[in-house]
Formats: sequence, C-alpha cells, structure tokens
Amino acid sequence: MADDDMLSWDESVFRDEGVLELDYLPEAFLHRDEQMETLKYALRPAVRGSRPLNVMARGPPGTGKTTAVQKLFDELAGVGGVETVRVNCQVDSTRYAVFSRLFESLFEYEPPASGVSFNKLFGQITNRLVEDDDVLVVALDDVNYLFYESEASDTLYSLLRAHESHSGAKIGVIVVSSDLDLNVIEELDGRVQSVFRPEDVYFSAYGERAIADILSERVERGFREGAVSARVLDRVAEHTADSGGDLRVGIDLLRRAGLNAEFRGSTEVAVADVDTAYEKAKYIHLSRRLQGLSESEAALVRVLTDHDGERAGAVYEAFSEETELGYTRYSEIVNKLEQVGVVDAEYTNVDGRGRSRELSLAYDADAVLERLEE
Ligand SMILES: Nc1ncnc2c1ncn2[C@@H]1O[C@H](COP(=O)(O)OP(=O)(O)OP(=O)(O)O)[C@@H](O)[C@H]1O
Repeated sequence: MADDDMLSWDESVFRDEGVLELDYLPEAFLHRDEQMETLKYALRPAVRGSRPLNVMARGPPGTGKTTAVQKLFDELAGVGGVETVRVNCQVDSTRYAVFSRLFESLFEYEPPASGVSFNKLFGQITNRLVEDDDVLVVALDDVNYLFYESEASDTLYSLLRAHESHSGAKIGVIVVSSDLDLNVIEELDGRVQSVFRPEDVYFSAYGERAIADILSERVERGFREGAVSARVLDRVAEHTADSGGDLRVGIDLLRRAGLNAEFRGSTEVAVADVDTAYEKAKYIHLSRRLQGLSESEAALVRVLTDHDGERAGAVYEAFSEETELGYTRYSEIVNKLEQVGVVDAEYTNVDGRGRSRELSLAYDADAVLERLEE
C-alpha cells in the first residue's frame, strides 16, 4: 500500500471502538420492553425481601437475554437485601462449579480448591443468606450446557428447594437458554419439574428493521460522524438478519468493516468493506462454540476436519490414536458436540449391519481449523 493511502495515527473511522466490543453493556436497550417488564415483575418480590418468581428466558443466540439480565442485576445492585449472581454455565457446567461461583460471589473469595463437600459449600451459602436476611437471585446463563453435562436437574433441585432444606433461605432462579431444540422442562427429572413452574420470557430474533435501529445507536457512539452511511448500516442489518438475527454478528461486522475502511486508508466505510467483513463475522457463533470446548472435545473436532462425513466407527479409530479415550466417552463427546451445534450426526443404514452414524462438521472445515488455532 502506498504511503499516501495510509491514515495518520490520529485519523480513524472510530470515535469509541470500545462500544463495538461484545461485552460492552449498551446504555439504550431497544425493542425489549416487554421482556424487561416480565423480568421485573418476577423479581419484584425480592426487593420486598421475599422469594422472587423463577423465570425461564429463551430465544436464539444474540437476542439480548444476557444483556437483559445484566441490566436488571445492575439496577438491583443498589437495592439492599438483594444479592444477584450470573453464572456462565458454559464455563461452570457442573452443580459443584455453579455453587463454587455463588460462594465466591457472596464471600468475595474462592472456596478452598479441594476437600469441601457440596453439602458444606451449600450450607455456608444458605447460612450466609439467612444470617444477613438476603434474597439471592441466580441467573444460570446458557443453562443448556448444564443439560449437556447431565447436571441440570441436580443443580436446579438444590437451588429450588434450598428454602426447604435450609429454613429461611430465599433463592430465585432465572434460567437462560439459547438452545431452541432443548425442552428445558421436559428434560428435567420429575422431582424438579414438580417445583419448577417458571414465568416464561421469550426473546425472538430481531428483524432487519430492529437490527438497523439498534445498531444505529452503536454507530452514533462508536464511529465518527459521516463514517457510516444509512446504506452501509442497512447492508450490515441485511447480513445480520440473513445469518439468523444474532446481533453479535452485526456488531462484529461493523467493527471489522471499520477496520477494512482504515486499511484502505479511508475515513468512510463502504458497502464493499461490509461485504468483505461478513466472510469473517458470520463465523462468530462458531468461535464462541469452539471457545467453550474441553481439550478432548476440541481434539475430536480437529480429527473431524480430516474425516468430515465419515462413519462414527472410522472417526473413532482416528480419534483414539490421538487421545486414548474409550468408545463410551467418545460417544458422549459426539453427543455434546451435536448439542452444541458443531457436529451433525446422521443415522444411515449400512447394508446388513443395521444403522450407523455419519459425523460431519456443521461448518466449513477450514473455517473450523482456523478458529481452533486461535
Ligand atoms: N436490544 C439491544 N440493544 C442493544 N444491544 C443489544 C440488544 N440486544 C442485544 N444487544 C447486543 O448484542 C450482543 C448479544 O447480546 P446478548 O449477549 O445479550 O445475547 P444473548 O441472547 O444472551 O445471546 P446468547 O444466547 O448467545 O448468550 C451484545 O453485545 C449486546 O450488547
């Protein structure tokens, strides 16, 4: 690139790039009034010192579920007698890990790494709530991961019946799921179903107009005046809606398009900058899904980039050379990867030998490999 085409260090399309980070909590939260109303209604008893109603928030990825919870929890931070904790179940995917996180948040230090039984941990948490007369609101974000590890029923059972086993403990639960194929209630044990009758809050995918509306606020805060035209914004909204309405795609697209414009030495983003950026931004779901995988799960994905579409038995042979894990564990990992949406497992009939599964990646193998190395 010729020197004349370069922006000087203090020139930029951006005013505040931080607004385009994915963990930025937006000031305005448009198109979600109804969901916020229901959530507030359910949590209101906590403000009065009573156990809140439980909530089940569902909807496709990137539709504002986490943001809604975070906004409410921020508001409740100023209210005495209410403690709020958001647990990311992709990271903390067992009952013990969830309660360790609750402990850490309430006591402001981590529980001892070994030697504390679950019951002791649980007892310390509930004692602390009863002694201080606090109500605890727990958000189990991406709760689907507890189901993938078969930990959901035990975790919810402990939380929902805390007031029975520890008199005076008041805990409310918000479960958040972005896996629309998962029927949360049906998948729970009967003993949990009988105590879990949550308020339902549904976060539908944003349409193209809503996406443009929401993103125009980011453009205003994140970009210099005139850097992003209405036509460019519409293009971003169109791509975002096409890829399923996940706002993360739109935000990432804006940022990458801005960087592309800068690379061209321009202070204005062009439609072509958006189109080029889309090739990368559309894989943002994939990156998130891969980030949450354990080493052996990632190892299987890596093996599949070489054995895409082969039978489960053949894939296992290649996998066992890498990891030495047994077939049962292998099957569990296949199921988890299918639930997470990285792998498609289809049954096919094999002549005279009954049914067998064929495993294929749900994404382009090169795109997967590139992101596994990140
Ligand atoms: N109505 C909105 N206004 C402004 N920003 C929004 C809105 N909805 C979502 N966002 C932004 O989109 C991104 C994704 O939102 P969020 O994490 O809340 O989605 P989610 O439904 O919890 O997704 P997942 O189910 O994948 O965890 C965040 O960066 C958030 O700031």
